[in-house]
Amino acid sequence: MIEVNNVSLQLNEQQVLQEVNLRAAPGEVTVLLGPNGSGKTSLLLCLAGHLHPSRGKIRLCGQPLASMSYRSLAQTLAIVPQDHHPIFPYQVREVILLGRIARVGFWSQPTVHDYDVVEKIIDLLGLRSLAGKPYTRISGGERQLVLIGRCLAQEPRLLLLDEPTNHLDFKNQYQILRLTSELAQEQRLTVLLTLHDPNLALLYADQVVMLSKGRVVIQGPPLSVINATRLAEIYHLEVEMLTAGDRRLVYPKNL
Ligand SMILES: Nc1ncnc2c1ncn2[C@@H]1O[C@H](COP(=O)(O)OP(=O)(O)OP(=O)(O)O)[C@@H](O)[C@H]1O
Repeated sequence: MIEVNNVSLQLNEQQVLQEVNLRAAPGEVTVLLGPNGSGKTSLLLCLAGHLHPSRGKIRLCGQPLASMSYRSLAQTLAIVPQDHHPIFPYQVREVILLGRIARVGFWSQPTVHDYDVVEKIIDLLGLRSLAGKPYTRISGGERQLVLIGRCLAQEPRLLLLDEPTNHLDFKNQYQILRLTSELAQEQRLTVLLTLHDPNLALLYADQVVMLSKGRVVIQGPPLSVINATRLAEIYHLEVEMLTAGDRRLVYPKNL
């Protein structure tokens, strides 16, 4: 469970987040949606302890974030950042193994169990053919999958992903969101991720939090948050809702 109460954040005199409240529950995918610069990444970075709110409280799995040790935070929460620039040519398998540091400690040797966990993740994410390749020589989308693998190796209870569909091809966008949704359900993970495409949120979110100018406009089930009126207000774009089978989709009018 992620609980954010009245969180405000100021960076270089800019008010980036203002009195943000939200809940993300175990077993669910909660999607942060909002225009560029609305504060999505900043909010994830506050949750990961990389940025410090000027006001408000954050609780992770019932514990105040401010009271958590670095190790306890690493065992609770994992984050896939928006961009990652690799420096060392570690093999894909080794990058995933790095996630085990949260469990075995920095100076300890990984055990057979740790290697097993890594091999299972490689299969889960379909990375078998890349496992021995240098991380510096794979595509942006493949790197995204490897970073998700590294996070899973931490065996966290909370998983944060900043624009996980970035760099992913048409099929992999759906695959990665389906996978996160399955992980949320099967492992009772609390998943909080940012997206730009309301259609992906309509397909995969259990809850949507709409941010605008650093404030939460509304939080709720996708269809109660995403509608033509609200998207017009927030994005200044005329849109229409379509029904396709049992799904609702949105597309821009007057293209
Ligand atoms: N270090 C900083 N100092 C001052 N302002 C910052 C800093 N980092 C981010 N901001 C500002 O905070 C606001 C929110 O940025 P943030 O990256 O959280 O938005 P976002 O919703 O994730 O955007 P995007 O969808 O473009 O990734 C923006 O106006 C940005 O310019």
